[in-house]
Amino acid sequence: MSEEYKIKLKNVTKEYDLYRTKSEKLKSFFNLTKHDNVPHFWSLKGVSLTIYKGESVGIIGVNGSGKSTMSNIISGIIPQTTGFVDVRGDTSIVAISAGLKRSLTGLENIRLKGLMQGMSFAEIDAVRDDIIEFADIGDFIDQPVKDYSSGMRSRLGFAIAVHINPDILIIDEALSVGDDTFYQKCLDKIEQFKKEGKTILFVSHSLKQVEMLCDRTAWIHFGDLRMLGDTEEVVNAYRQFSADFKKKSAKGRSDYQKEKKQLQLNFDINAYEQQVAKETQEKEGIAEHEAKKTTHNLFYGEVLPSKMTTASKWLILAALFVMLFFAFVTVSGHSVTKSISDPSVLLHPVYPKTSGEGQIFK
Ligand SMILES: Nc1ncnc2c1ncn2[C@@H]1O[C@H](COP(=O)(O)OP(=O)(O)OP(=O)(O)O)[C@@H](O)[C@H]1O
Repeated sequence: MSEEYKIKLKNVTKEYDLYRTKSEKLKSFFNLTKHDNVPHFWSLKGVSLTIYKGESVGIIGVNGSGKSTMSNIISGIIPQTTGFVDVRGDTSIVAISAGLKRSLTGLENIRLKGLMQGMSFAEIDAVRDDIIEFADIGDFIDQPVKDYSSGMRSRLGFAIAVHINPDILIIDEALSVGDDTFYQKCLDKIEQFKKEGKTILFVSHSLKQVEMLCDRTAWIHFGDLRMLGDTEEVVNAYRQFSADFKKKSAKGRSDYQKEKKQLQLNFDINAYEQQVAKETQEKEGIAEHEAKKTTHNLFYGEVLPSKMTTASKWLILAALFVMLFFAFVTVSGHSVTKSISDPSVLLHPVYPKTSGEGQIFK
């Protein structure tokens, strides 16, 4: 196995603001409401891992633990809130929920995905028939994807993803849909990918599939990376956890989940940053201020601000004002020059008014 890494995550977090109303969301976007008024949920609480070229790595964990959040960050579908993400190569994700545009036909989706992957029309045409054959959806290829069954969608999604030649293939629960023949075809394709030295990320609840396909496995647990190592070791530990969890009473299970979710709600990003800075200082033997600076860069260096800056807020307000002004000018019937020199004319339109019965008053 090569030591060249394909994916590196360092202290990656993902925060979701749990807005209660649409207006709360809008206000927050314009920074008009205090961020602290909205509950936050930390789907990832600082995940670090490195995945090397040619590895196939399983991602396991209970429902809602953050597996899809992580695979979506790696594939670039969503941004991280803080932390360092480096993905070297083209990724292609197959997920039940992601990828295909429902209003487009199967063929149009093939073209769209190919173009998004940077392929030329000739390259797309060269793999088009293979995709259609692999997906085995016959004449449906010219129908809009919204008319497909979930199995057909999943087959087409998988077929496209494996034929557009990605360096990194991310499969998120996509093998759970489909019949045995298709499942076997997918396994063969994944094996072929492995032989070609491609990197595979395999998110699954099927521990058997993970054992069969993955060299290493990451166990994500309520937003944390609980374990990363040889598949056998990690899967066994996870099986033990599941067995112990099942032995708990219904109340015991519910209390455990509530406690873990509460930790995700209470997660303090500033305290986490301080903790990482302290660890960096101790590990690298550097001055405190230097460790703080390095950590701050690591956390926020490549993250785009999620809220608007003051300058962009003013810019949007100015644009709105200009649009409103021109709307008034158009409705009033006055010239732009006259409206600028004497804006009060906007209150006296030159157009004839009509009464409710459609009668025109001069
Ligand atoms: N857009 C969102 N807004 C708010 N919370 C979200 C959002 N997307 C995901 N979450 C929450 O983040 C947590 C992790 O979700 P994620 O889908 O990553 O989990 P998962 O491990 O893939 O789960 P599953 O095995 O059920 O697919 C969940 O608690 C989920 O409710």
